[in-house]
Amino acid sequence: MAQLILNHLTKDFGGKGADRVRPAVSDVSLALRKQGFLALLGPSGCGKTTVLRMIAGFEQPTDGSIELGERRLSDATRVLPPEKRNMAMVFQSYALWPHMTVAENVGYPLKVRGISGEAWRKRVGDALSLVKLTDFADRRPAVLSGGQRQRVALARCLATEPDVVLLDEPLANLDQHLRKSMEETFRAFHERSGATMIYVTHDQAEAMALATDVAVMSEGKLLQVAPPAEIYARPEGRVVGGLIGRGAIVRLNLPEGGARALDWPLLGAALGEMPAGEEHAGGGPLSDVLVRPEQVHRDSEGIPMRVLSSVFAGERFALTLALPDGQSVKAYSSVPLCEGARVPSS
Ligand SMILES: Nc1ncnc2c1ncn2[C@@H]1O[C@H](COP(=O)(O)OP(=O)(O)OP(=O)(O)O)[C@@H](O)[C@H]1O
Repeated sequence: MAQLILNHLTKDFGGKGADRVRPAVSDVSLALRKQGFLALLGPSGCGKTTVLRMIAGFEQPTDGSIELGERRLSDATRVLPPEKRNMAMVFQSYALWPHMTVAENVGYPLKVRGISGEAWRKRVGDALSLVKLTDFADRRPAVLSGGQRQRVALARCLATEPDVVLLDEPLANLDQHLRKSMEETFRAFHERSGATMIYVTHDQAEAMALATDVAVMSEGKLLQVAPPAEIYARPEGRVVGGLIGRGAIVRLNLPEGGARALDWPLLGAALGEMPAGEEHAGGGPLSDVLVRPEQVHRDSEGIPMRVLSSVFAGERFALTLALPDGQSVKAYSSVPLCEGARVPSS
């Protein structure tokens, strides 16, 4: 299986005068893991879909190139058309043909490639079996649920045995329960197909659960690419730290050049030296510190905080707590706390 490489990829839609905007995608370089599952994460408008559309061949880069193994797929001077790339794209709108049955939808791309008869039946049957829709082969899309339609779209993609599968927010139209069960289908699909998958999503929990690698974009730029556990443990910068997990970023006065992971004496001193309303003592630049809710523990020796909110979140309560200087952090509690209460209680 060939490796997909994005090389200084840039897309500038241009525009003149007041309509002039920054490039939608700026100098993105990325060597995808062979047969990996890359989640492309980032705020709305950061350029995720434009990257996907360039990989698929629907948009031409303004600069840079896309390679699949030894083959150059696109650059500023040429574009290999989408149908010659052996890639498949799954959209949130499913894009099924209403007049065809489920089996005909799944088998249509095979028919276009001249595959018919027993070979056609076997590939369509295998694909439907993987997404657990064998019994729905003769129905039309109109009588299926949203999740079933999305599984038909996946089966159609699987049947073509693509090298690369591009998924643009494929679960966006499904409810929470269905999203969870579809994650299993995606995992099985990935294992079975052996394809390299690129998955655009707003949902960081979904990205972390499915991907072998997570890429975070902001304002057209690629900020960080790393496996889920790595990006969770060591996010680079405010944007990635704010997007991954449910942590809060506080600004603290820390000695320069220290370790990235802070131990309690250092953190406690930095938090404790910022009483309400006072300027911080050192006068130097403040550091951004990401505090994860699971790292906040109640201790009588700790920093006094005030409960801003305590919200029931199913298996526990999600707290927002104010530090002495007014900045806030998130924490969890097994019991509800009263708004305005002081913790630890004196
Ligand atoms: N065909 C186009 N012509 C002009 N500008 C475009 C075009 N397509 C996208 N853009 C602009 O490029 C930027 C990136 O858009 P893109 O759709 O790639 O973002 P996104 O991260 O996928 O957003 P979302 O998560 O909301 O779908 C946006 O500012 C968008 O307005």
